[in-house]
Amino acid sequence: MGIGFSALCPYGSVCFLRDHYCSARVSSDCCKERRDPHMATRVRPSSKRCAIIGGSGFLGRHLVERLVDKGYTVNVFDIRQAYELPGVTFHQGDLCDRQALLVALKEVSVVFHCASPAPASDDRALFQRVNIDGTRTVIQACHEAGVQKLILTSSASVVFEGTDIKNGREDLPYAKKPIDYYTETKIQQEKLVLEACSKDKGFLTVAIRPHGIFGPRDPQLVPILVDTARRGKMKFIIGDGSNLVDFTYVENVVHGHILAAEHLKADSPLCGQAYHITNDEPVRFWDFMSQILVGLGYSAPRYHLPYTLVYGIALLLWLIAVLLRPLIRIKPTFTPMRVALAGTHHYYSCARAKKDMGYQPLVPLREAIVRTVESYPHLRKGK
Ligand SMILES: NC(=O)C1=CN([C@@H]2O[C@H](COP(=O)(O)OP(=O)(O)OC[C@H]3O[C@@H](n4cnc5c(N)ncnc54)[C@H](O)[C@@H]3O)[C@@H](O)[C@H]2O)C=CC1
Ligand SMILES: CC(C)CCC[C@@H](C)[C@H]1CC[C@H]2C3=C(CC[C@]12C)[C@@]1(C)CCC(=O)C[C@@H]1CC3
Repeated sequence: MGIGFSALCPYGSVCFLRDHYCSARVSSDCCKERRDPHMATRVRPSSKRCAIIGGSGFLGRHLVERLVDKGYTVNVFDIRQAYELPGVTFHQGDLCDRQALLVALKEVSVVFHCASPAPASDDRALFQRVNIDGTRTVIQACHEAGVQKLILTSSASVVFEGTDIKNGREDLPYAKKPIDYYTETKIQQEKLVLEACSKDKGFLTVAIRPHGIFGPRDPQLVPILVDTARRGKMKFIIGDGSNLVDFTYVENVVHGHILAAEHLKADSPLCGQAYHITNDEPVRFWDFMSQILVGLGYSAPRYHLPYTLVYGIALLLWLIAVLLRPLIRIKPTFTPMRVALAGTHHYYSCARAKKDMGYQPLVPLREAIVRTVESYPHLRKGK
């Protein structure tokens, strides 16, 4: 299938950025480029730019690399510049700053918004400012800059309240009691973006809800796991160890985002909707952790502890940390959120993404784990 082109466009192989122009007017610049017989097969539609807000981050950078591979010119907007890449222009700034954003969104038709404070932060004001106020600013800047499509990286956690979710679909209600500030503000953020979808204004939005992203350069999952193991705290399995969870390889998440951008059109079911993107292979949480740990030379956890006991302790430690905050900053490893994630079922159906955008995971879980383990030689035991 040509990516993102309607059947009218005969050159529909690469560009998704101005798809409806192409379908209507084959003489558009993007199609002219494609008709030139002297052009290389991998066309760089230089006048077509997309922007990735949060493009210096783990997911953002993988997304940028894939888009560049596909021949796109990419603007990255982030509070930090983490790397350099040909074909990528960096704009350093805070997404709450509309003027700074406008510069990065100039002549851009598709925006991917995958910036967020780290979920482990307990800074409520920061989450409110970036995820809620900042996302309002992103939407406003998109309108002003004439952006046509906004793809938000939301999270499957927006429906998670700390109790089992088995094969959860997108129609589950948002969590009434979100488990932390991160989740609370991701819910508000998703609502803002989906409500902004307007066919009349020519501004289309969609939200991708990945779950448990992992892969090379992830700053969270593997590094936190290894750090916990190195401190001798990864000996215990929370609960009976049978809880199934989604862990999603980063390349599959990127694939879901790009498919969403391609399929988001005024007449498509994607407009204003949320989509789970997973590996579609729920795995026992503790088997997954053990495979990563053993792959890196550490022992797998063996002893079982009752879930309610560990959750209670985590809650107590969190309370103590909050009370002592004016005097000392403590960051417990086993936060209530992590314990809930480690001891319950939370896996999601991606049937809607399969149906509406032809999503299928590209990298199976087993292969994804091997690639991930190989990408962290510096975290191997003894290094
Ligand atoms: N890592 C995971 O397992 C999951 C992540 N997500 C979502 O995916 C998105 C990307 O997450 P990751 O790549 O893991 O995080 P990350 O922390 O690696 O990347 C986030 C990026 O956003 C940037 N950023 C933060 N505040 C900013 C601001 N005010 N202005 C401009 N840039 C700012 C950071 O500098 C960073 O480069 C986030 O929206 C997150 O909520 C959703 C589900 C699971
Ligand atoms: C100390 C151990 C009990 C757990 C170590 C691994 C954890 C750091 C990760 C296991 C599940 C992960 C996860 C997220 C972050 C890292 C884990 C807690 C998210 C909270 C990241 C942001 C989201 O949107 C949802 C993720 C769910 C799974």
